[in-house]
Amino acid sequence: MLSYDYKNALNIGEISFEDINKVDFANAYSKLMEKLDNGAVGFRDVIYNENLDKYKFLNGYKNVVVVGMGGSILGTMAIYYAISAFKNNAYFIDNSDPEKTLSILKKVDLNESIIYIISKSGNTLETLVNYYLIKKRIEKLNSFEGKIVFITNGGKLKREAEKNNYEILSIPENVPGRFSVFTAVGLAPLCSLGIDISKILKGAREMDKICQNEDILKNPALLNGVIHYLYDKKGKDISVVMSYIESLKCFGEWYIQLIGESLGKEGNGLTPLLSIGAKDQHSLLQLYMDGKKDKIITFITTKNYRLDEEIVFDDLNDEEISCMLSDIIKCEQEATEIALTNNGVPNVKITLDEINEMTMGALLYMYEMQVGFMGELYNVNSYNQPAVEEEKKICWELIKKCGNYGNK
Ligand SMILES: O=P(O)(O)OC[C@H]1O[C@](O)(CO)[C@@H](O)[C@@H]1O
Repeated sequence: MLSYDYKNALNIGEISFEDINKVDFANAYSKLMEKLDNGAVGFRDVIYNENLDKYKFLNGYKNVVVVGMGGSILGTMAIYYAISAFKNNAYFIDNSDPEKTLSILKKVDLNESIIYIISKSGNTLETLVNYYLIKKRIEKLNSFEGKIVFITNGGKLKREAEKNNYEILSIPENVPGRFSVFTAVGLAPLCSLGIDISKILKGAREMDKICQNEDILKNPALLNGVIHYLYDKKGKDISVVMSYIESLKCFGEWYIQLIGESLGKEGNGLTPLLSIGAKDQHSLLQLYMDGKKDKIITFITTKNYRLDEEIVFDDLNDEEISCMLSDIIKCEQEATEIALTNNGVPNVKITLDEINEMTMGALLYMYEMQVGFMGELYNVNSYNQPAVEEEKKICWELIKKCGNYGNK
């Protein structure tokens, strides 16, 4: 499914197995297991308990429009763009940028669409506004042949859904937004997009078995968590995900929210950064090689690209070379790995056997477990995000001042 290689995190000589064994990871392990076992946190239960039949009625629409922010959309985008090969017309409305939202609404026929309005709280400003933009367009239609599904647990959006008798799917309360891809939040739109959701959950379950292992050397989530924690303590607090699979770009955005919002608490937290290989060898690599030594790199690569072709070309000495195109990017990843290691930049590598539903399910679940473990290591609550509320309060006040308010 996927392999985890941590040798270069130790080879550069900054941390050792002794350092790893000095970390009380057994305590972090048991604390997380306790939370998962007693249901305080539910992201493990959902991969075993989701009844997938409830999503079957969501198929058959030409277009799939997904409206949501953060954890209510990033996991879906991560899996869709990794798997999809653009089988379906997918439209993701995940911002309040008028140019993006209106250009999508200009080109999508809502009558041929299933539209997901996704918000756990039901009160997220951008999702609310984007829903009203869609509502305005539907009200102008003679008849609406499409379908609207709300995935929400409350707030203004649930009231709207109830008032209009729209379909409502709920999210287990003990599953925080950024851990909710394996609930209706991800599974419903992915099902409509023709993605095999049963295989995603199968991959996650297989990874769960591996992440239950108390032997840290056999548990990639625990080991990767401890390695990043140790390097953070040594001032390497920027965690770069460098994916040599371009279709995992949205996975990188999902990773950034998961790490940033879960661990960025009480003055702690890694700064997550996304890089794409080989492109960033021609931009950020100079910084990684010779800039501040404050980073740890996670390479993501695959044994098998889904498209490939033989290439015959001349090298710089006019000598002919023939190889597969995938050999080029694999050599580039390996060369970057060797160069960074030679220059004392710690790195680890995750290799997907294939890029498919199972490996993506396993990859996202591994990181959910890793962040669960890391929250225990930092002794912070990985499952809330209180610091984001201040901006929301200020923003609503500003909106009331800039618009005509309360004229209903
Ligand atoms: O699903 P909701 O409640 O709309 O929240 C969307 C996102 O906004 C946040 O609450 C941050 O503002 C994230 O934690 C969450 O994933």
